[in-house]
Amino acid sequence: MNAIVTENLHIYYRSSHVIKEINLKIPEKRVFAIMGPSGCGKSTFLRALNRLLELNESARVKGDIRLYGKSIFEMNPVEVRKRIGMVFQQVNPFPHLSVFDNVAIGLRLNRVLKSKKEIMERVKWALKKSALWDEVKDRLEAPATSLSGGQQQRLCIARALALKPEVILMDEPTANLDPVATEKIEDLIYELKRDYTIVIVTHSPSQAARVSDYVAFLYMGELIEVGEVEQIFENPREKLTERYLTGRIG
Ligand SMILES: Nc1ncnc2c1ncn2[C@@H]1O[C@H](COP(=O)(O)OP(=O)(O)OP(=O)(O)O)[C@@H](O)[C@H]1O
Repeated sequence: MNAIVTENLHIYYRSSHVIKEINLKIPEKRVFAIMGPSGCGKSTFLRALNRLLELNESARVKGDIRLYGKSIFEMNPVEVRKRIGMVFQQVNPFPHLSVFDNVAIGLRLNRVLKSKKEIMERVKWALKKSALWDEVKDRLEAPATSLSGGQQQRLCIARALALKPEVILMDEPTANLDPVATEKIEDLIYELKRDYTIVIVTHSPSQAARVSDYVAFLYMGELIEVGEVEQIFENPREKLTERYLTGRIG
């Protein structure tokens, strides 16, 4: 079953046409990578999927995006973002909040859970799910900024998971992390796909090859090729894909 389907999707920043006629089917409970050179529109595409893009006044979306068959433009945007969570390239926990409160804040603001006990349990669950619990269980009241960069990114993943989304969008989640922290996040992505649909943006073909089941290759706003990871890497149909994978463009 497809979690997300885009239909004839076009995106403009004022008169600049940055996403052109993209039709994609994103299957549920798989890792789907959006790969392509800098400026090809990966982040713009990703942000459209949970209606975060519309917070940017110059952006305009044409076409449709369906979440389990229903247009996200017919849903409340807050509901869309609850069902489709996001993790960013800039590791961005709330610096003035504790580890615990960083995970609990979405639950409190959205009034998802009311009792302290329920919130406690959900925070613990999300920290376990993001492979962080053992490292932070004795310092839940410490500021988030006292964690390492990799731990802070897993905290951001826990914050997204706490709302029990169905889809998690990740925009270059390891771009600012060292190789050890990157490997932990990649292992975590592998674990999470049992329960979640993950759409990850990366400009690194090797990361796409390591973590994903499906890859879409974008170039200058166009979808050049999409397929299973083995097919794309071992037997690309398009010359442009092959040139990108062999480092001759991008
Ligand atoms: N707020 C904006 N206003 C106008 N143009 C924008 C805006 N944000 C991005 N763009 C332009 O849209 C195009 C796509 O940008 P986008 O950030 O989506 O690409 P990307 O593939 O994610 O790049 P990178 O890998 O460098 O992050 C680029 O030409 C960029 O300059």
